[in-house]
Amino acid sequence: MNHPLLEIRNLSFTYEGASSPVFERLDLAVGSGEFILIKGTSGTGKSTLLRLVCRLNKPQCGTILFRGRDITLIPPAELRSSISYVAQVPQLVDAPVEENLLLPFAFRVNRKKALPRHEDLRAMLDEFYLDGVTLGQSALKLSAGQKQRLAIMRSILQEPEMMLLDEPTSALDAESAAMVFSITERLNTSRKMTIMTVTHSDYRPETIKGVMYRLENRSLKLMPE
Ligand SMILES: Nc1ncnc2c1ncn2[C@@H]1O[C@H](COP(=O)(O)OP(=O)(O)OP(=O)(O)O)[C@@H](O)[C@H]1O
Repeated sequence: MNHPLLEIRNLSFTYEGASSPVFERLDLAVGSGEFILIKGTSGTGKSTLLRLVCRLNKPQCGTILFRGRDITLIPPAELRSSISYVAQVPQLVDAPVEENLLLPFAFRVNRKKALPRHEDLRAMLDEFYLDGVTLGQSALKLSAGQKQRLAIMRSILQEPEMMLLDEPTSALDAESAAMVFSITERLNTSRKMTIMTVTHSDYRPETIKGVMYRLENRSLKLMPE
């Protein structure tokens, strides 16, 4: 039987001490290669949903399956190398761009992966609209938009099966936001990357057919095309 890549069934979640749940009986199925866009106003639970998918929070009720396996049975390091989470604020260290890009290769789960070559990284910088950036310059001195694109590039280098993007453009101006969305659309088409992005912006994919949901009343509703 063919499983969706990610399946959320009957999910309910309440933060400890909170008076009302963030989610009640939420369902979602994401097929391999899909581009899922989840919109919702502030506080509806967009970040919480992504955190549950990568096991940073634990639901009180319901199941999340990745490739048909309950994620609670997948070791966290393995899960996070398959599902890459790009935070709203890129987590970069005070070091050159190249060191930031190669940082995850020091993690045990990635030890067997071949280190990308210098020239491949250079070529990838161009692909991520970072052509003016050198591998040797300080990552912390990049602009907010450049940092976000670098964080997405670092994720891609790990070759995850799925990417979760948490409001990737919220801190960016319109031009930088357009670059990030163009990159994510290209990753979906050329690398067949499954992408789930949450946003409160009015972005609609231009070059691909995305599946759009609205997060409201503690659950997801499919939006008309
Ligand atoms: N650690 C926490 N403990 C308790 N409540 C929390 C915690 N984190 C978030 N919440 C609450 O859960 C709800 C959902 O928060 P979440 O950050 O997932 O929303 P969001 O849709 O991502 O919001 P935004 O668009 O403002 O980033 C909010 O009411 C928030 O106050």
